[in-house]
Amino acid sequence: MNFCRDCAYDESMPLSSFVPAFASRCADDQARCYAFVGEELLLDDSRGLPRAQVLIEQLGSPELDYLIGHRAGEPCRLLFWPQTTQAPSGWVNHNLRAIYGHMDEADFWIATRAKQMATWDREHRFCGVCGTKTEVAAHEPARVCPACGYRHYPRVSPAIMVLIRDGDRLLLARSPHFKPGMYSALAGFVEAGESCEDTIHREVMEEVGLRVKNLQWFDSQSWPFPHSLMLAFTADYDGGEIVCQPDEIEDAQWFTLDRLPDLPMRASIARRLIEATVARMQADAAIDQ
Ligand SMILES: NC(=O)c1ccc[n+]([C@@H]2O[C@H](COP(=O)([O-])OP(=O)(O)OC[C@H]3O[C@@H](n4cnc5c(N)ncnc54)[C@H](O)[C@@H]3O)[C@@H](O)[C@H]2O)c1
Ligand SMILES: [Mg+2]
Ligand SMILES: [Zn+2]
Repeated sequence: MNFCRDCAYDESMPLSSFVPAFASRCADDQARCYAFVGEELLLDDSRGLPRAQVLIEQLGSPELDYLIGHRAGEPCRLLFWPQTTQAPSGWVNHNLRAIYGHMDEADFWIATRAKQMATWDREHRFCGVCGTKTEVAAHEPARVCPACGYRHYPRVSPAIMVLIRDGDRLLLARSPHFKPGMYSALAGFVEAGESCEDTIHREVMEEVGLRVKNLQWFDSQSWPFPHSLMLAFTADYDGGEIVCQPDEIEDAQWFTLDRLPDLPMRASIARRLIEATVARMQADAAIDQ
């Protein structure tokens, strides 16, 4: 069993080998175990995956025990205990954002799926239509209402992210929730009835008072805090003066490449978007010289 032990990425089982699946019971002790106590992921001392049976002997029956997919054919199992459960000995609780880069990267992203599945299960215990207690479907991630038949699937909230360029400068902003000194690209949830492009134009105007053009797709990323799907773009400045949205945007500035502020964590698509755009702008500047 290739359990990650030294936090190296297990190349024999790349993230691309993960296939999502669902079964309402797993109970396979040989499965790869993604175990949460409340919001925190349990790993062993070398930040490898725990053994399900040992955890269950220590913590008792889990509140959730689902098959959530297969990594290179190996079953992946979600185990969940509520926050009130005492921390088991021999394991370490990890905040998911903080553990990125310190555990096998494929296991990190599978753990983010597990976290979202746990959120879905715990937030759909009662039917949103008629209030009846729901039941888990056997072979698809749905909590089904026995009274009205409504099927509650895991919620995914699409959110745009946009990095605005203007010649040799980038617009970066900070929310009051960011750690001091850190700036990032603008982001915002897609509202009902909007296309991604509509959201970009609206969010940029709302958050910093600017207009943009030439929107270009960059990449996407699942972001389990709690269930965002990040859709990242670049855009060109098309007019307006910076006016920060009170309460949402603490500061926004144009930054030249030689004067970039602290950037978001490595796991975030915001960091990849900024670094890829900076690299492209530096390459363009080199050609122009
Ligand atoms: N992965 C990354 O690099 C990265 C970087 C920045 C933001 N994000 C994520 O993008 C998401 C959106 O960013 P934001 O906070 O700037 O959003 P935003 O600018 O739309 O403002 C957040 C507000 O949207 C409302 N809201 C909360 N959840 C919502 C939902 N599911 N649908 C619609 N509205 C909702 C709330 O009023 C909240 O105060 C957040 O989840 C954030 O964590 C990810
Ligand atoms: Mg925002
Ligand atoms: Zn119902």
